[in-house]
Amino acid sequence: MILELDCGNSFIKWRVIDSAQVKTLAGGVVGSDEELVSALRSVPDLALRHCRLVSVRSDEETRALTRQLQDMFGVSSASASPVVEMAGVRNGYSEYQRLGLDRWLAVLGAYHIARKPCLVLDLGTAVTSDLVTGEGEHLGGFICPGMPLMRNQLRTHTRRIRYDDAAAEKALLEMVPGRSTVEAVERGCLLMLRGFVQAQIELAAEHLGDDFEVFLTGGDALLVRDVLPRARVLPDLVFTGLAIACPLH
Ligand SMILES: Nc1ncnc2c1ncn2[C@@H]1O[C@H](COP(=O)(O)OP(=O)(O)O)[C@@H](O)[C@H]1O
Ligand SMILES: CC(C)(COP(=O)(O)O)[C@@H](O)C(=O)NCCC(=O)O
Ligand SMILES: [K+]
Repeated sequence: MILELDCGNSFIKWRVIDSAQVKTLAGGVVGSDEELVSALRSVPDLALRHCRLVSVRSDEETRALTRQLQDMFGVSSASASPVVEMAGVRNGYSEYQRLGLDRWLAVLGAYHIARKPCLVLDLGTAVTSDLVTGEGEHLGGFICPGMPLMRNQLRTHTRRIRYDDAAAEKALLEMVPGRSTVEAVERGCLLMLRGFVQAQIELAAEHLGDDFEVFLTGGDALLVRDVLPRARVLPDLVFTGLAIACPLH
């Protein structure tokens, strides 16, 4: 069995796949290393042979996690690392090491699937957009705050915007003008997100021509799905790239 991890700024996405790399045996989303360990402990007949991961956390945090996995499950971890070029894709950053590794893997995964120009949108703590040409040239992209950051900025930098997560979820069931603070903020932030992704479609057409694929991933992907009917929603896109960046021999 192989353990795969995508360590984002807010959550760790994990899954266990069989050694032939065909079936997903278990998986989930957890908020901390401790939660990951207990989720793994509850997987029946767990027998990990390998672990591969991508992390946008500090090296220290990532090391603490891999050490724990070694101690608890006897498995060593391979981490995706930055490269200039891989699997027909060329990193577009002037300092390639600075490109977020989750972005890089999502781009690798998307280009591997599409083999044509791609726009890759990842909606997590931050929202990222990356463009790749049909020749595998990564053109760079854009970063803006995601839903969690936008709402928390408003909640922490104003005196009178206060509400809980349950109210937030309910507020997004409709998009008419808000008649309460929670409705006004949640719907306002969602409109910003939708506007951003729609602008990316226009930008991608300018840089890539009209025939490009749109890939949508990240925990908040579903929030913008209805304004991007042509997008392929692939929650495991980063894992697709991880398999390319960290092959098991
Ligand atoms: N099952 C889920 N568990 C946790 N967060 C989720 C889930 N589904 C949607 N979300 C939302 O996804 C966002 C986090 O996305 P994610 O891609 O995990 O971020 P990051 O990679 O930055 O940690 C949050 O706004 C959260 O509310
Ligand atoms: C942009 C990100 C913060 C996104 O992280 P996430 O929302 O997935 O947690 C991450 O990819 C990152 O730290 N990137 C480094 C900066 C860059 O890509 O330019
Ligand atoms: K992201």
